Amino acid sequence: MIIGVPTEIKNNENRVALTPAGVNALINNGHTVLVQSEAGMGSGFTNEDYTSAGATIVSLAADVWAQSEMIMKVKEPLASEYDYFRPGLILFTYLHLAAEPALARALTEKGVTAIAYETVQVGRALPLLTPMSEVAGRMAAQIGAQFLEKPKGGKGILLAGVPGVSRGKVTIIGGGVVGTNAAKLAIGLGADVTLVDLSLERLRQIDDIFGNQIKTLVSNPLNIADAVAEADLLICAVLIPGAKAPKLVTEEMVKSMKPGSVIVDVAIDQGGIVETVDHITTHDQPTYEKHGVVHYAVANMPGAVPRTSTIALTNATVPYAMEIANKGVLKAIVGNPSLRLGLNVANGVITYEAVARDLGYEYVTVEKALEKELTAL
Ligand SMILES: NC(=O)C1=CN([C@@H]2O[C@H](COP(=O)(O)OP(=O)(O)OC[C@H]3O[C@@H](n4cnc5c(N)ncnc54)[C@H](O)[C@@H]3O)[C@@H](O)[C@H]2O)C=CC1
Ligand SMILES: CC(=O)C(=O)O
Repeated sequence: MIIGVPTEIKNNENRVALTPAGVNALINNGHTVLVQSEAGMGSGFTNEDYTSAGATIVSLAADVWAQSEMIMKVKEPLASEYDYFRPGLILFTYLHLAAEPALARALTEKGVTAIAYETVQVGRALPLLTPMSEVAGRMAAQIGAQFLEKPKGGKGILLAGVPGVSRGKVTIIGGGVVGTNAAKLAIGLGADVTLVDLSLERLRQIDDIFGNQIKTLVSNPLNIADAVAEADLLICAVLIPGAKAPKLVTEEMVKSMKPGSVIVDVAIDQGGIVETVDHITTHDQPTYEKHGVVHYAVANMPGAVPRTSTIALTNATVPYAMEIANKGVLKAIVGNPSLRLGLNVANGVITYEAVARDLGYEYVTVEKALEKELTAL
């Protein structure tokens, strides 16, 4: 298979979809890999690193897209990339379609076969989301700590406090991968941490991991209101796989926070869980202020630590890319239920139920969407 890796074009997105080691693994299995010139630079990989691994360097994004059977990316394609879509093209990347209606329309209209990293699922785990959630969770605590500093717009507190001065309060809503990693860092920074989750089973695990270094609360509107009101730093990390994020933090709750408090809505890539987070921010302009509270809503947080993130992401994606390339996309999807759950768009229809529901499309099962091709297999 011919696999293409274009340069990422989202604001300050310095990750790349394959490392030279990933390229080399695919080449050794008989595939061809086209890498756009300098696509790896932001992650510290030169064109020479890629050519040594066996890749072909291609100057223009348009040529990478046109000459490849499968495009591997990190972030969802932006509007300027929609013209590259064509029937039968395989797209393997983060998509977050529930929050990207225009992209969903372009993919369906152009007949792209789109597999979303974030909905590939093994049991209850999301193996291609996990590494970036680990990064974003750890970043959320350190970013929140920075924006609490006065020159950055915050109330001017040190999360750790000092002897004689109380520690800062961090509330984390959602105790999955992002939430747990945010808790690790926040506890490490010396904060007073409360974690809210809907799942009692998850709260028990959190309690086992952190013991009395953390307070756990079950998720309901009253507990959320109390935990938000007392937070210096609120980290939002809820996910219902594939679906638009539920608005759990109301505008009234935000108004109850003290001026200079900070919200980091990590779940912004699925639309965010805070009512006052009304737009995605960028690494260039990461925050805005509303009701005196600093709002941070960057949808590609790991893009700011691209070396770590690219290696962590490709450690997880390459085995799946290899399966698609070796078997062809149909056989790979049929043979691997985890990968099948990653399929969001095929033959002009939406094949992931939560995405279809949230965008108002008819949900079509993978079997039905690919009926003709599967019969011919
Ligand atoms: N902004 C960025 O750059 C990045 C954003 N993310 C996003 O962060 C979000 C969280 O991801 P993960 O931690 O990997 O998901 P996860 O599936 O590991 O954890 C989600 C948690 O939310 C909990 N939850 C569900 N409904 C809830 C409710 N009503 N109240 C409280 N908790 C509830 C679940 O029980 C689960 O523990 C996702 O939207 C993900 O896409 C991930 C990486 C980077
Ligand atoms: C998960 C995601 O959207 C990111 O890492 O940018």
